[in-house]
Amino acid sequence: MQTYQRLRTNPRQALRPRPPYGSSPIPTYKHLISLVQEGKLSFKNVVTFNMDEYVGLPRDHTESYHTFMFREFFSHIDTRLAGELLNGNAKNLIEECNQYEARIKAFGGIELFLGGIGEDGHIAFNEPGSSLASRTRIKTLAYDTILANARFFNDDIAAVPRMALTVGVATVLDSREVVVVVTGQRKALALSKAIEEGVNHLWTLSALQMHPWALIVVDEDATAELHVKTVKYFKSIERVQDEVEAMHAALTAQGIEDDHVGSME
Ligand SMILES: N[C@@H]1[C@@H](O)[C@H](O)[C@@H](COP(=O)(O)O)O[C@@H]1O
Repeated sequence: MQTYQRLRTNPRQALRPRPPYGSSPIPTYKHLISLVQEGKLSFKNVVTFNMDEYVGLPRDHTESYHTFMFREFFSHIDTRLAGELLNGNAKNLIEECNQYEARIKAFGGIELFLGGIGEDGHIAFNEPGSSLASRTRIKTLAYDTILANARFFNDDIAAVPRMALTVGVATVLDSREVVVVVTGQRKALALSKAIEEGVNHLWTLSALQMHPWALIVVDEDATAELHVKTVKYFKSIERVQDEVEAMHAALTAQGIEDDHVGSME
């Protein structure tokens, strides 16, 4: 697992109320959208699978993941293939989850999962205590998650869905690459539990320690609970990596093949 620092450029952003459903990747979506608009990137041959969806929330509800994805991403890119989203209103929710796993398999598996985490360290909606071997399934939300999300339902706790469909921890681990964005002090404890302690089902992000190609992107605030030596260690790795890349670029510019550098990751 690698961890990188990304300093927040606009501190006021953190003060704005954020939707409860994965707003962490929004800056990444914006960047991808501008690349599409500049003609440098295309999603014509890309199939996307969302990680989770509330159970029982109408698909066109302002807080559903369907609405969010269309508003923030799908409506701005040149997607030709429909994005796959879990249907939290399916008659048979278990069947819906099983079919989702089957559809992922039919497409040859997930290439890249991009997501955020909850304050309790959950990845997708794999709340504390989720099995690390879990697959797409129905999940009861932790009360803390329900409370945290109430502000998006007019502070009406009763209106917040109690359950969600979510890909499992093992579904995430099966992905060829995983990128998780962790920002803000609210997520600092979860980050420290996930990277400074062992793999633990109480902080499901920690399962990424088992993944061969996982990247956690963090801002300065999210490092608040880390040991100084942990932060220094990861910053030093970044520095060394930059040096290696500069060396590689210099050799390539001289027309020298550099298999050794090229093969290290
Ligand atoms: N189920 C979602 C997660 O997939 C998401 O990672 C998390 C963080 O959301 P945000 O990035 O808006 O803080 O919110 C919800 O709990």
